Amino acid sequence: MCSWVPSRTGTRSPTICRNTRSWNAPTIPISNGPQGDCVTGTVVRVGNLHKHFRSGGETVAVFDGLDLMLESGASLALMGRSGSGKSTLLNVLSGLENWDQGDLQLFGESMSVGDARRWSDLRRQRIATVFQEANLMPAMTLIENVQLRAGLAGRSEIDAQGWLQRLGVGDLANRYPDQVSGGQRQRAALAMAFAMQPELLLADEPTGSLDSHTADDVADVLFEFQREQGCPMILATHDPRLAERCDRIFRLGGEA
Ligand SMILES: Nc1ncnc2c1ncn2[C@@H]1O[C@H](COP(=O)(O)OP(=O)(O)OP(=O)(O)O)[C@@H](O)[C@H]1O
Repeated sequence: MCSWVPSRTGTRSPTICRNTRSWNAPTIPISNGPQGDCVTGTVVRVGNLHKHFRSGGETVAVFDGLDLMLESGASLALMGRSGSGKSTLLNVLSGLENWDQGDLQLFGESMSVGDARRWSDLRRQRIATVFQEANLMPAMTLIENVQLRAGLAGRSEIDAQGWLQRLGVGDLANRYPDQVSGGQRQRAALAMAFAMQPELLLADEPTGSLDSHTADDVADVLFEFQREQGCPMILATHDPRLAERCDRIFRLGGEA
């Protein structure tokens, strides 16, 4: 049902500025976090995963024996038609969704369904999630959201304004989430994820609300971050250009 498909080689875009850049993305020095030292080998290992939903007397089987691995420092694009299970898989990997059967290991440790405390510690300190509905705190400005997220991960020293700047929303730092567009909220959510300096980044359509130029710029920042930080990441996307920049493409449901 699922297969590994290596991305085309030689398709990575250079990280130099292009004429189409809509802002000058500054370079933010990234401190050496613990992740550089301790995450080696396999970061995510999924074996024989089964997951189904029940709704209205119907059973929807989403995964029926899925196997997947992500190595330290690697990037993986999840592709597949709408409804093939990309968001469900990211939710399982971040502990927001239970699974029925199968093995899940994160950072070399077995995870279990319903271990809420452990999952919440992981999401606070080690796993950054950027989901389709950017989940910013509505009563806090963009910069306060970034500072909060970093602070919870023990990274209060980070340059929150710098991260917003790098994602092209630095001039909106003091606005509230409902005072910016969906794409700007999405970029603020990415700034929150980067500022946390995670050991694993899970992003659902991270450029889905953006026009193509801005999406390219955000993808540049995303892959610069991944390279500089060595942060493994899994991106669910319908955008083949974004997927081809990843080390591997994993297709769900047999077609993209
Ligand atoms: N809470 C739920 N209850 C019942 N079915 C669900 C639930 N959540 C998801 N599903 C079903 O599970 C399947 C996988 O959904 P999922 O959102 O993971 O797909 P996706 O690949 O992320 O889709 P898209 O590309 O449209 O975002 C779909 O058939 C969906 O309808």
